[in-house]
Amino acid sequence: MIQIKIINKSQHPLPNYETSQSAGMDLRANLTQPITLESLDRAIIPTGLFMELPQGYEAQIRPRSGLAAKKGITMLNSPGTIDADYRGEIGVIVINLSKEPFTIENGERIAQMVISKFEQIQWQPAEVLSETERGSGGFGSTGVK
Ligand SMILES: O=c1ccn([C@H]2C[C@H](O)[C@@H](COP(=O)(O)OP(=O)(O)OP(=O)(O)O)O2)c(=O)[nH]1
Repeated sequence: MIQIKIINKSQHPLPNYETSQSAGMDLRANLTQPITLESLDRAIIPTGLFMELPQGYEAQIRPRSGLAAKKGITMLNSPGTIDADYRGEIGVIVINLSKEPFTIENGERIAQMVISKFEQIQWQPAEVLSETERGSGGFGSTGVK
């Protein structure tokens, strides 16, 4: 169980998994009034959510594909990272990449949040790295079609 505090402008439900196999929970805009983004405008949209993630967990804030494909609305810093020690309000940095203005209403589902485990690593400085089949190949080295 993860501690969550919600400050609602209206009665939004807690984020939940829409289907039994969903990886992400949708996040809703928590607004006193709608926000209109002109083409290429961006804004930090408040969610009203404050969380206490356990140590070793992070939350990733990702765009919703429907909003991106149909409306050109995405996130500027995707995926946004919520650290386990963050106690502030979760914000979603939204940008309008369409040519038309887009209005975000209170309660609208604007992004999704995936909670996952991660590991912190320690560096071992080295002069030589191990050889692999890929080596230094990248950026299309195996072909692009
Ligand atoms: O999309 C996001 C990204 C971040 N955060 C919050 C939670 C996160 O733990 C904190 C810091 O995020 P990040 O490390 O990406 O910010 P920074 O630009 O490196 O700033 P800081 O110096 O505060 O770490 O801001 C959000 O609410 N939404």
